[in-house]
Amino acid sequence: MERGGGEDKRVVGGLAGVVGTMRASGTGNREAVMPGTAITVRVPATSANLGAGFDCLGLALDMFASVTVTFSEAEQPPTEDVGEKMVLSAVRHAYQRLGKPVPGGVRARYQVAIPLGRGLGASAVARVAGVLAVNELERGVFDEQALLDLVSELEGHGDNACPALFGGLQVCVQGGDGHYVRAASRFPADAHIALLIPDHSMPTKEARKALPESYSKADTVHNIGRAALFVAAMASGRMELLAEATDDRVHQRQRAALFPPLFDIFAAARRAGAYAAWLSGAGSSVAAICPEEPARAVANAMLAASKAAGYDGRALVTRIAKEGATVSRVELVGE
Ligand SMILES: Nc1ncnc2c1ncn2[C@@H]1O[C@H](COP(=O)(O)OP(=O)(O)O)[C@@H](O)[C@H]1O
Ligand SMILES: N[C@@H](CCOP(=O)(O)O)C(=O)O
Repeated sequence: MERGGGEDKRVVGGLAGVVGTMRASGTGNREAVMPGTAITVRVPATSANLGAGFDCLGLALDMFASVTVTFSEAEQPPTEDVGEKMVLSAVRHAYQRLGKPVPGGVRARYQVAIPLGRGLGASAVARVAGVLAVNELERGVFDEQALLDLVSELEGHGDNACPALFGGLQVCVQGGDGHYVRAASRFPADAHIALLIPDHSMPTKEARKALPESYSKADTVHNIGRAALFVAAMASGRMELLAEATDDRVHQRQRAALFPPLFDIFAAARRAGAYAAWLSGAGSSVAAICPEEPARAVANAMLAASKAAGYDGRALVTRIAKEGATVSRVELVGE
């Protein structure tokens, strides 16, 4: 996690949201900005699991959400917005950890959002935004370990939380003492990620219900080896190993019941030149890793296969983001 270097664009984007959120009423035509602190957090979307690495592998995508969290004295009305609610509950979780009361008025406004329930880590984005905003307001009270723990606890696993905070390709597991343990892996800088983002959502809660309580020894052994192979292949640039490395037995077959063309979409991606494809997080998006040259064709092929089965959506090409979340801060001075 880096602190923002004062990039104008990001700060201005944050401030625009703040002014929209924090206008005081009853001040005539020219509304005043409430005094307070506006913290803008820029967080990457993430793709988790990466085939066989269920709940432990994830990577940051070069697609960033931007959320401004404002803290003021004034009580704020309750929100019905799903994203804002998740940010605010992360703020409460962080203050609970500090043993301090939550400041009176907190709002969260998205300038750029990641679509919900598409397996792109939108819930991790919201939770990272809430936790980092508190950390900034409280002058860096949490270290990296505490930040990872706070976000992963809310998520229930660290595979989106970790790359959303720190960027890149990450392995993250919960240790026996409850703390999350992470290691970043190298990855080829020129790898491209083609994404199919279907119009339908697959809420993570529902997609986890599709999974069995236990697995056979054969399936467990199958996945352990492949999750390890994925990291070794990425670290050494041996992309030809990724097809085998993403062959999963723990969640994708089971989740295909919720998105039947899933394996046809994988096959279309491979035919178009992808090294490998996987269900992104709990779905519904599908990610394919490929060289730059066929990346657009891979994205189009996945969209065509999905549409052919009656599932519309959109396709795009992005890359793995090296950097994770960044923070900028503006003090709002009232009149
Ligand atoms: N289609 C939808 N409409 C409204 N809210 C949704 C939808 N899909 C998911 N959500 C909600 O959005 C939040 C984040 O979604 P989640 O399923 O955790 O997936 P992800 O993190 O992949 O976006 C959850 O609170 C979930 O209930
Ligand atoms: N390992 C989790 C990942 C969920 O990711 P999301 O982006 O769909 O929230 C799972 O597979 O359930």
